Amino acid sequence: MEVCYQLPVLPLDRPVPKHVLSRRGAISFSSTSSLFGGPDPRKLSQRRGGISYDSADQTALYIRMLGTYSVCCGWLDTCLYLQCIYIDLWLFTPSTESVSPWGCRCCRPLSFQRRLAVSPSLLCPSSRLTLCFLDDDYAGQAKCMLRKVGSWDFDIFLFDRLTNGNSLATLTAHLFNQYGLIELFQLDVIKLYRFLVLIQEDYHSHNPYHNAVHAADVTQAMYCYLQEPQLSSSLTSCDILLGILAAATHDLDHPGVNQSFLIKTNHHLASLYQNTSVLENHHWRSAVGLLRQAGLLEHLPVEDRSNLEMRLGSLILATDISRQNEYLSQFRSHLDQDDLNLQNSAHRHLVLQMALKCADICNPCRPWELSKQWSGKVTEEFFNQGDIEKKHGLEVSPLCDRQLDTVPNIQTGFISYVVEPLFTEWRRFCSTPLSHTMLSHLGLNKAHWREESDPSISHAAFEDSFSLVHFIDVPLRI
Ligand SMILES: Nc1ncnc2c1ncn2[C@@H]1O[C@@H]2COP(=O)(O)O[C@H]2[C@H]1O
Ligand SMILES: [Zn+2]
Repeated sequence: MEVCYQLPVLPLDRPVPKHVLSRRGAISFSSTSSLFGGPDPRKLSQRRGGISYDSADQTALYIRMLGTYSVCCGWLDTCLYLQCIYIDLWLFTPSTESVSPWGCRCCRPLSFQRRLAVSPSLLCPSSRLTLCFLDDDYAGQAKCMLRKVGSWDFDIFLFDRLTNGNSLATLTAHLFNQYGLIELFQLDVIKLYRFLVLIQEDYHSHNPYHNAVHAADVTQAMYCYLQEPQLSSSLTSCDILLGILAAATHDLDHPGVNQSFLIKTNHHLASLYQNTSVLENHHWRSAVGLLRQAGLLEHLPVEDRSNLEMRLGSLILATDISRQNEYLSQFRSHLDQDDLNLQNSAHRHLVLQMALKCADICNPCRPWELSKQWSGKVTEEFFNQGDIEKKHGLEVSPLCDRQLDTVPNIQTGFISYVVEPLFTEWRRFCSTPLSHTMLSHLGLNKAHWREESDPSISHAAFEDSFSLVHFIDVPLRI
């Protein structure tokens, strides 16, 4: 770990004074305006309850704008989002600049007498797009992390904190920049920015697992796979654009319950998609809806646009875990025959599908400290579903009963029946240091969970849960 990865983080090289910290629950400014270079603090503190400092650890990371404080025009979502960033900047950047990068009056807070101080990095030239999501002070920390965005031990939870909960938008913008996709596809940066904010907001932040941080984690993993020599030497920029877009959007608007829940509760999505890949179809259609809403690809010829949308769908649909065996058998048969040719676009597409599938369930292959956090989150979501099922007198879905199922047992089963078979094939295709690292973490994590598992719970029961009901429709070859 590098120094820059460690908390606590002070955005300024000066401590927040005790008397400021003591004014919790209000806008807490120093009584000396020189500290933040702001106007009369007594005026500002009239807006009590708007911003608060947390605890006495003297880190300003916790400062948040808790409500909306200006009116907005057609840029509604984007503007509200930006305001939160602006107020952080305003608090901590003793800058005298006062510019709205969008040239849009609605970005200015009405209640404050002073105009916003906006850092030049927010002025959004495409080359600095990533910084649009960060204020100058967090940028140092988050930027430092982004230098290692291709590391398998990238801590997405820390990155999410450093970006004020904007990990998905920040990371994706960074990858678009890194690959030069803005120039290659002549993308409008404001539309791109708006699209990234829209997708981030479309994830449900109250889902313990299926939220924007999971999407950011999958996007980071996807980037690691795209960087593997076999892929990086053969993928086209279109493949890369699709790979990143699919990873970022693959669980859009996930309701926090699984397909069987939607079917048994007669959810309209289940009938809309005829009980087939219900969630994945919805993620895909939501992604297309947001792409069109933001107008990100509207400058492309209709045929190219619709081709991109269809390929995006084919990637997202591949993440339906209940169809894992179909994809795995197809992939395995190519590996057995050694006939994958990455000059062939259909083969490249299959490899992208497999890469996305690996990225989606790679959390058990992360270092233990990260992996166990994901295990806790995914189980919490399963158990929440089980609680709702119990409450409504429905049969509790497999793995969703907090009275019967345990994290270690679920993990042991998931790793054995779902993750290992997939990553074993992936390593056959891509026998690189990364693949070995992932399988080595997987082995260690499985051993950890095995030690904690309850041996009285039959393994066969878990095999049933994973292979027959919850995930896999055909028994797996292990
Ligand atoms: N660590 C885990 N333990 C158990 N199930 C998991 C784990 N990680 C992912 N999953 C499941 O695998 C599924 C892959 O697709 P989803 O992201 O839609 O939903 C995911 C979860 O249902
Ligand atoms: Zn997912």
